[in-house]
Amino acid sequence: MITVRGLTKRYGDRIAVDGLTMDVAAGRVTGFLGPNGAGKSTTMRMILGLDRPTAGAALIGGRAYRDLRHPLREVGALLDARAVHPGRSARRHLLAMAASNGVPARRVGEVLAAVGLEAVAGRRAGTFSLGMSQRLGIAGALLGDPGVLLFDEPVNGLDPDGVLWVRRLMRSLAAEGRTVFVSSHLMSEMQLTADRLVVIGRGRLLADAPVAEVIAGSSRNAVRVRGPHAGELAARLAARLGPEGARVRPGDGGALLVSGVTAEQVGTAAHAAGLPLFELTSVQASLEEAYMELTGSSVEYDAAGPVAEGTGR
Ligand SMILES: Nc1ncnc2c1ncn2[C@@H]1O[C@H](COP(=O)(O)OP(=O)(O)OP(=O)(O)O)[C@@H](O)[C@H]1O
Repeated sequence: MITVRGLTKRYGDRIAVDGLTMDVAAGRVTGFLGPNGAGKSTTMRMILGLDRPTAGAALIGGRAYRDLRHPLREVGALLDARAVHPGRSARRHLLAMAASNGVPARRVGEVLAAVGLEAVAGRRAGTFSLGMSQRLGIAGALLGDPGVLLFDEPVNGLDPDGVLWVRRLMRSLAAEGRTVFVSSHLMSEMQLTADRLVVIGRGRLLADAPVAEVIAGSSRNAVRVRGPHAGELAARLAARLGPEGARVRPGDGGALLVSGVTAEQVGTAAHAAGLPLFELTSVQASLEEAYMELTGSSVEYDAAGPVAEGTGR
């Protein structure tokens, strides 16, 4: 369990994390989302005692990182996969980590096997591809068999096989009762991997809820309805369902997308108006759509639009 209370980090006059409060529970995968510069890495660094909070606290199992007796055996982390001595072999790197943390050397072989790096364990880490480095970083996180795991963008650079492997690994670690806290920019992947999401923007909490609840909050959830008299249907639906309850917008193929209501309400309204329907379908928003809405005003590094060809920019 990770407990964060009023966690704040300032860099000069810049506020990177702004009064963040959340609980990251054991036994599930919690996805940590937010635009570039939102404060995800800074939050993780503070949880891991690598950055000192300006205010507030981050606790692992009720204690600050610096008070953990055997940190690596209580919390494992992958923050920066490239932060490995390039001249050291993968095995030597892990042996050094194990030795300095009171972890038995036999664990090195176990974690190398678990991440699929046994065959290249003698190679210098500096020659590793990004995907191999990510696996080595994950091996390091697993080394002390900890109950709490933090992964900062673990699928970055992995091929589809690797992405699937990470997803299964995260799910199995959570199923074993561990706390798994993972940041990512890949919404489709998070939708498949996470049970719960914490979304931040400009250092502030925007959402902390189960994945399904975050998606349910999107205005992109809609009922797709199609009939021979689309214009009249739209007017009748708006009138009957009320301007507050329903929002009607055009969909493709002459259909209408009605949000804020159920398919049952739309069907009943169409029936009451005597209008035939050819289609009535519930359309669920994607996590990406829900996320875009949530973070819309929190995006710091927003492009103005596509760069036109031939403008020399
Ligand atoms: N050491 C530092 N000194 C000054 N500012 C910093 C430092 N570390 C982070 N920041 C700033 O704090 C803010 C949060 O950065 P952070 O790296 O935590 O965001 P993030 O959500 O992890 O972003 P990304 O998705 O791009 O990795 C950014 O504005 C960043 O520029």
